[in-house]
Amino acid sequence: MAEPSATEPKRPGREPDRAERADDAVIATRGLTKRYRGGQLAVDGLDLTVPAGSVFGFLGPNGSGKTTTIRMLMGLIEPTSGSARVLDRPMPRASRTVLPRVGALIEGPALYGFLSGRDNLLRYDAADPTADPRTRRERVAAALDRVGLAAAGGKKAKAYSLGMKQRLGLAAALLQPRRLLVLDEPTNGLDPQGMREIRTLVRELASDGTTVFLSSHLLDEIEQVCTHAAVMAQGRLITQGAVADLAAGARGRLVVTTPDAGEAARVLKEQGAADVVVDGERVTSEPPERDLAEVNAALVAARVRVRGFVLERASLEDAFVALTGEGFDVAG
Ligand SMILES: Nc1ncnc2c1ncn2[C@@H]1O[C@H](COP(=O)(O)OP(=O)(O)OP(=O)(O)O)[C@@H](O)[C@H]1O
Repeated sequence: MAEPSATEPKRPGREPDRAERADDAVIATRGLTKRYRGGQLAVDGLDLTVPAGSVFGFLGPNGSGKTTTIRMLMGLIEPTSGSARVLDRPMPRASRTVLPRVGALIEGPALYGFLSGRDNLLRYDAADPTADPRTRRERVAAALDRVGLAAAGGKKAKAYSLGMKQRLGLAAALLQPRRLLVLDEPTNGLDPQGMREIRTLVRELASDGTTVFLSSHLLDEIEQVCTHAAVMAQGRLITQGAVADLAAGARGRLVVTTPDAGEAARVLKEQGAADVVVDGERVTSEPPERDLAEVNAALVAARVRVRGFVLERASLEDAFVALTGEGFDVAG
């Protein structure tokens, strides 16, 4: 990955090759900090690295600094200190060259309700000075098709559901081929069906090689769609990396299923298991340090009828709790 450097020579001809290399970062920040005028420290010394080709989840409770970070990345506000590079160019300085290659959906799409979905996109495309008017209709049709709105393209946008509006916003971001998509809370306010649709779409886009950076306050959403994640709390980065590695850093739970739950709980405690919780026929605990085969043998020796004995994989939530000592409080 290239180090941020104000003196790096401009190499416009070489740049696409460099950034397309899988080991290159598409977004890299160093000490990125934003203090608002009122004194609120919204983002505090952020070092973020988003690998090319990843679906990168930017996770944090409300108010943790996600939107402020995204606004700095997109050159909408100036950082107080630190630096941000997007597609290997400094932001906000290189906004004019970077932003045409980035599709963004920030704070909900701006739509004209009285226009059809198709006409909204035609208007949006017409506002892009780099967009060729001769191929406008085809581009709009392809984008509508991409987000599953081909049939509803003639309907007025005000008649769209929230999920359809989000998809139309995504279609607008997809009118041009993009190297990077930045989506701020793309499923916020959607019902479960709408959420599923957006997640499926994000997966499809990522499978075409587009790097997707999406913010969310939903842990399970990040686990379902993201390959990588960064976790924010109170303006600071708590951790970042591949989702599988983040979760692997935390220990999972031992789950014993048995009709003899009380006896199983007693044996597990005796075997050194901490935080033993009985819920019907399900007994869970932190796994004891010893060999789990011995724990299982001890249960059987105590005549506990074991139906299931599994070590459940740690979730991102377990990792968050392990790192912060707190639950993941979305109301924060
Ligand atoms: N324009 C502003 N002026 C002053 N403070 C602000 C401004 N925008 C955000 N903040 C504050 O900065 C902190 C981070 O807010 P930010 O919106 O970046 O968080 P977030 O993680 O995106 O949360 P949400 O999901 O609620 O938008 C919050 O304490 C917020 O109140």
